Amino acid sequence: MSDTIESVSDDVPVPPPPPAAAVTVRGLTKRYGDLAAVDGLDLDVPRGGVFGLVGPNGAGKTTTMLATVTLLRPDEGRIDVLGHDPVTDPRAVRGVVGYVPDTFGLYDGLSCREYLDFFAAAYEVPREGRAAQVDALLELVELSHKAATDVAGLSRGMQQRLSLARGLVHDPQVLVADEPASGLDPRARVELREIVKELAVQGVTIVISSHILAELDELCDRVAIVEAGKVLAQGTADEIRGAVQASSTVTVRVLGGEDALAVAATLAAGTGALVTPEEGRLRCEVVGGEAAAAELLRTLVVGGVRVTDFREDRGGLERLFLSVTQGVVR
Ligand SMILES: Nc1ncnc2c1ncn2[C@@H]1O[C@H](COP(=O)(O)OP(=O)(O)OP(=O)(O)O)[C@@H](O)[C@H]1O
Repeated sequence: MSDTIESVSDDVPVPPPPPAAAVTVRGLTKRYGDLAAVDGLDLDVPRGGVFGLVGPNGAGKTTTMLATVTLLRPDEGRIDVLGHDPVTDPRAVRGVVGYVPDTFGLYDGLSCREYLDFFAAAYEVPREGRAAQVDALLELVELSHKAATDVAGLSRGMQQRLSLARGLVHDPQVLVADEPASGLDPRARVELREIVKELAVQGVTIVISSHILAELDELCDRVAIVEAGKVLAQGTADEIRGAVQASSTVTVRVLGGEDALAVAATLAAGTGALVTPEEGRLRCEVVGGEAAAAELLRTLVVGGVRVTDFREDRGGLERLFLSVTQGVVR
């Protein structure tokens, strides 16, 4: 029998395709008195990969996450999590979403294993599979050796990892983690990052927030920059950079000594770049993303300059963040 799609009989119900987006947020608004903590916020989190919510303190990241995971009712707007609405069908959303809050919340007298077992039971993980699930999670977050240790006796980094495991007890397809790296030392941060990457490889969609941009820079496939309850920009870092026309710095080295460098400087300035000659090289500030850098290189080569090194430093998320946000304090 052929297994092509045409062979499927009209009588056989075809399941609907899975939603392309993991989380879609439209016009989300949440007010506290006169303050709009979230103010008409839109988000598009595709399935798979790591999505970063980046913004300063008070930007509205936690409020957005709480509404997404059904723990806060929005005043306006709509959220869709894998086809489910957190307001009208919170149970369905909780079944597909795991949440890692920004505070741990101690449960004195429980060991790590008991702690995870408790949450697994709360999420109705069947009793027979629970022990294996808890062991697998302890292994994932590298806490197997602490399985019998009281959770109150864990270091902060270990608590954060246990918290991550708690968010995963029911094998969610989406994990929402609110500043999971806050307060961690550099080594613990790297360990956390490795776990998040591993989860992404396993197909979990991860939404992670931080105001420490360096934390998200190499981890996230896409980011949304949030300020004063609004999304200022979202997409891949490159897309945002292109949209805001952030400048980048290109360093150019050429063959032919100072004379050739002078020719290169003139040609580069002709493309609109801001050129600073340095010892044996040129620093060129270009505006217009990759296209502008490519145009600079083309102009140099067509102009007869023998380019030996052409290096673009686009800056990390930090620079991007500063170029997009206004520094609004509320
Ligand atoms: N329950 C509440 N009552 C009153 N105001 C609130 C409440 N929750 C949040 N806010 C306010 O809403 C705004 C957004 O807060 P939110 O916690 O969502 O920001 P955030 O981006 O997560 O900040 P942080 O990085 O500091 O955690 C802040 O000005 C905050 O003070």
